[in-house]
Amino acid sequence: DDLNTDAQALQALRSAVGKSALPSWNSSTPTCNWQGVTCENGRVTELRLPGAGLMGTLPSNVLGNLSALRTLSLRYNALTGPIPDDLSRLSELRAIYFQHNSFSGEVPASVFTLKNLVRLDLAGNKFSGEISPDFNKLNRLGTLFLDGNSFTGEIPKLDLPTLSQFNVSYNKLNGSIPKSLRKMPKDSFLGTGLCGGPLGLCPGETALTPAGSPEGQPAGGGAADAGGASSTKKKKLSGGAIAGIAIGCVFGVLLLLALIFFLCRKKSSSSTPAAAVEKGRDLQMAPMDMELKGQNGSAAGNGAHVGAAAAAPAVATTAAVAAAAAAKTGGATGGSKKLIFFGPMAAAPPFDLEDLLRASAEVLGKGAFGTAYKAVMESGSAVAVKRLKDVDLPEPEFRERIAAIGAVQHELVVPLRAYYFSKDEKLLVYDYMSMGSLSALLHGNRASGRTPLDWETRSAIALAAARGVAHIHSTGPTASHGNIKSSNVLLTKNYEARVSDHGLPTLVGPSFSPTRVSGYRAPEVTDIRRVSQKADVYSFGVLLLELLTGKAPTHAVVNEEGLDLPRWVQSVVREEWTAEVFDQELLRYQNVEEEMVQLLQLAIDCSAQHPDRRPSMSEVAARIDEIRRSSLGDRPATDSAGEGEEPSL
Ligand SMILES: Nc1ncnc2c1ncn2[C@@H]1O[C@H](COP(=O)(O)OP(=O)(O)OP(=O)(O)O)[C@@H](O)[C@H]1O
Repeated sequence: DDLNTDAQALQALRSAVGKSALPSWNSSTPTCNWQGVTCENGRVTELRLPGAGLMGTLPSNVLGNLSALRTLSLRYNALTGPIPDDLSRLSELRAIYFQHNSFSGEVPASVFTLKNLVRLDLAGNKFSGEISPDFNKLNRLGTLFLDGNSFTGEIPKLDLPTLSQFNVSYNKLNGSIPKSLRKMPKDSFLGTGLCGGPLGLCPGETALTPAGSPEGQPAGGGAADAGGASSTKKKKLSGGAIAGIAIGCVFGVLLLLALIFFLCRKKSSSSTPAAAVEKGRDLQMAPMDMELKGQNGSAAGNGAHVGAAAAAPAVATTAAVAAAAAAKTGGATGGSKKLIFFGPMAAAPPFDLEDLLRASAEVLGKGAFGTAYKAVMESGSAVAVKRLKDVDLPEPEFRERIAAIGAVQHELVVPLRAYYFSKDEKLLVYDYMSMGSLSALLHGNRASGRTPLDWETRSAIALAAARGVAHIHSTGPTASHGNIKSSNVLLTKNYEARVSDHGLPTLVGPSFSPTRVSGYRAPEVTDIRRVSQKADVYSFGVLLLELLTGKAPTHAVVNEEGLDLPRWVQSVVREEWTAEVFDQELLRYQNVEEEMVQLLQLAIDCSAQHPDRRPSMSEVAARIDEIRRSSLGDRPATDSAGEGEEPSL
């Protein structure tokens, strides 16, 4: 088989169903340039003729000759008659899109031999007969759309491990939905005589199914929502349950307060402000492993140890961070012992280094540029303190660059409130963001049944983050964030996004070596200190893909081929599998698919390999805004997070 065979098959197809339709299919044009034809390694691998005006019956022994074909899309034409048997010869075929034609007859056995098939869309035709149990042979199948045909009888027991999209609505089916399919949403079975699962109980079925059965119905009503996946409604709790939860919460908070009170009293007796400063003078600090030593050299207080291992937050008895830093200031540099404030706080600093000294510190996490702590001051206000490592810039240069970072004051950027500089310690003080990072919300704790962010919240986060980054870019032609990723998008208590940590790559010196490979880094960036606006756009594109797919780009292997997130998404979209890339959690929301597809396209544009082909950040923000506006009208009001109301998580 070669390209010649392919060309002959295509010509035969044209004379059978597309005579007047495919003018570019002539011998003076190279086959691979024909409309709808894609080649790879000298063979036709894709044939896509959606809405091309094809008419008539597919000829036998024609398509079967396109033996390298992977995608066959003939959707939205006027094709009639059966699917030809020789399709079985297309062993590479992964996707068939025959939806919205007038194909008829049974699904031929030849289809069930296509072992590589992942997508099969036969919706909106005139197929008849029973749904064959032989669909089980297609064990890579992810999408099976049979809706809008004339299939009859019961659905056989289908057990396809990767099936995520399934629709048999509007067929003449009856009987009980098999167990393996009951997790599918109600929309998959509308307009049929089926029962069970998301459609409610079958006659004779009782509400109480055996414990642990996957399709278990909620006891006492609500059966129609049992599948849950298609429902946008929030489940109502009974008054009693709400009261119970409220009492529980109040009790929990009281207990916590009592504990804090007790601890504070203990602490203040051993650590007065003066004592803390005094203690601070004698503090020793190992470079990576902050350990506070008392005057006699033993571990101070309760063994205040804020280790490098950031996983479990540790609370220090005094502000380990600031105290340790203060201890150093008397030394070699003779620099000022002051926190330098930015923005509106510069005129009237709300706290000073001593306040930080008295604060209690807790490790938030460890990043490439250092470790972040939460410090709660005696006034009760909390700040995030970042202790930078690997900074070997000379002082004037450091101060100049940090002043540029501090000058960015914008409502969508987490403000850098202050910094502290000494030879051995560089501390950055930010507002503390109570809801943590987008990364934690998106990926943390999924297995425990928590519902991650809903679509409206995600798209609002995308817009705010885009605007925040666009603002940073607007401050100068080379101004860039340099480290856009989901752990640097932080959230307020109303789930509003703020961009954080901008400009940090400009602060580190040549000795800096990133410890982790980042899935966000643009391909042209070899030295992370040399950041650019277009590289930011790439990283932002990856962030958008993360919001859409729910997949963390830093988990290197996104699929079995080990592609990075942008390449994986592109490969999936190229195969017309678009719906497959989306986070399964998002498929429950109605009327958002169009918005998701548009945002996906934008994300793909942003993550283009070549920097010149990426849009600017202000363009990105404008496009997200437009996409959101155009789809806002389609959405039921309950879907959007109203003012002050917390979206369902
Ligand atoms: N201002 C803040 N308020 C609340 N949490 C924060 C704040 N700043 C950082 N964090 C959280 O602390 C953790 C560590 O942050 P850090 O910025 O040090 O590392 P990172 O974002 O994982 O990596 P990188 O150093 O590359 O930015 C992250 O989970 C981050 O979301």
